[in-house]
Amino acid sequence: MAALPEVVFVLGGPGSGKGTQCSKIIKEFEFVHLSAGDLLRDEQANKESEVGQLIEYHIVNGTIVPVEITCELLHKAMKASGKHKFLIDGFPRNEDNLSGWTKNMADKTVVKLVLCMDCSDDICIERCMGRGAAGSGRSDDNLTSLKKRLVTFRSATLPIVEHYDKLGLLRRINAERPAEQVVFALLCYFGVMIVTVQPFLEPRGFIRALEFIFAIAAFASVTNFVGSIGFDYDCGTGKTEAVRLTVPYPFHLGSHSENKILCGATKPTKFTFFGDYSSDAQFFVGTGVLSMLWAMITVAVYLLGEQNYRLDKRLRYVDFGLTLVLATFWLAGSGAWANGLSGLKHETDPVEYIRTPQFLYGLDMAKLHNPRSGSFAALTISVLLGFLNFIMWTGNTWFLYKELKDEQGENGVPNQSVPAAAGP
Ligand SMILES: Nc1ncnc2c1ncn2[C@@H]1O[C@H](COP(=O)(O)OP(=O)(O)O)[C@@H](O)[C@H]1O
Ligand SMILES: Nc1ccn([C@@H]2O[C@H](COP(=O)(O)OP(=O)(O)O)[C@@H](O)[C@H]2O)c(=O)n1
Repeated sequence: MAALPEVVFVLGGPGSGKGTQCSKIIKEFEFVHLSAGDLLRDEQANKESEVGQLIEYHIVNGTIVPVEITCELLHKAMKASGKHKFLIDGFPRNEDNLSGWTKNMADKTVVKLVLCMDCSDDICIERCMGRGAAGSGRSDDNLTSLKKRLVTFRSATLPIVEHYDKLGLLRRINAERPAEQVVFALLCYFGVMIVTVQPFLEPRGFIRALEFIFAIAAFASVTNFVGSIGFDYDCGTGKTEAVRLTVPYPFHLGSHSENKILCGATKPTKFTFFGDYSSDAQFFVGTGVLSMLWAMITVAVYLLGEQNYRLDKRLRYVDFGLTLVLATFWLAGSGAWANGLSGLKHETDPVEYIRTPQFLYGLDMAKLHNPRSGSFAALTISVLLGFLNFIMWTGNTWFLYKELKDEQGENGVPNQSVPAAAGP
């Protein structure tokens, strides 16, 4: 299922710095800033608007405009932006705003965070008066309107702030500090917010995390393997000496030999094997390493850029394509390695070794007794892990394919009917 658009609400008293801080946040993070107050003022300034007068009435009196109007303006602006992440300032401001949003937008958006800018009345008044004096042109930046706006904030908006606090979504910011300090605190909240664990609660991310672990387990069990076999070597004087031969990765047995000085001889005796299983083993290990790298990259993308991933179809096609290729590699690699391992076991079977005609190894095989085989269990497990990886990568290919199919509208903002704006 495609991700819903994300919303961060910014609340706070008049002049607490909501607009100032939002304009700073959008410089650092990919959010669209929508100010409910600005949208209402633009609508009010539109001579053709049927609700202009009603908006003006509420703004001057510091009361709250009916949610049908505000919600429609917000929804239009979200759709028009073509974006997926919104910083909505000055909304929801009362019970009516909250229930209107819940009714129309709650199931089509995700509220990620609610920021509340804490600021005393005195500072709010001082700032708004300063804003008015600097020529804001706002009909409500005067003492009479301000006092009403503060009353509205306390009586209508604070219960909404508490509502989000109970939901665990609220983050309070001391907005009385200089703007640079306030923005620093806010950016920390945003930094934490963009790391999302949500994809790991869904099959795609969950399986990818497992794939990362199992890919490492599969190739490490091969690369770290050093097998061994052993015999007793008959010195011919009634004494025997134990011989241990190693079978190391990458199992290019033909080029691996061991020289042992036996029974006090002056010259070493050369022990060697035949056969080459390195291509099977290395193909398997290469598949494991590639899978680990791809899983690592995608886990980072899911954690830090999930929204971009969901919105950028190319990324998802690349993920789907590479996952499919790696699933195929796991099948081929595990099959080849299973076959290689059975050859390797046969070739390094100490019983077979001492039965081999003498001319092949240049050794007097009659002197070798008591063959002892080492354990190849780790390599058997690696084959099983390989097939397990094949199952996981194939399963994930299916989930990625389903996600591509289940995709929703272009910009991620749902097409929905919004209540008609109320008349004046
Ligand atoms: N931290 C701050 N310190 C001092 N002045 C500020 C601070 N934040 C905002 N201001 C000023 O206060 C006024 C109101 O800020 P604004 O962001 O428009 O508030 P709001 O959107 O909450 O009404 C503006 O003139 C702005 O420059
Ligand atoms: N959700 C909203 C937001 C603002 N408004 C109105 O717009 C006015 C200005 O809001 P604003 O967010 O721009 O300004 P501040 O009061 O936060 O400084 C408010 O006093 C309300 O009258 C509303 O009715 N509903």
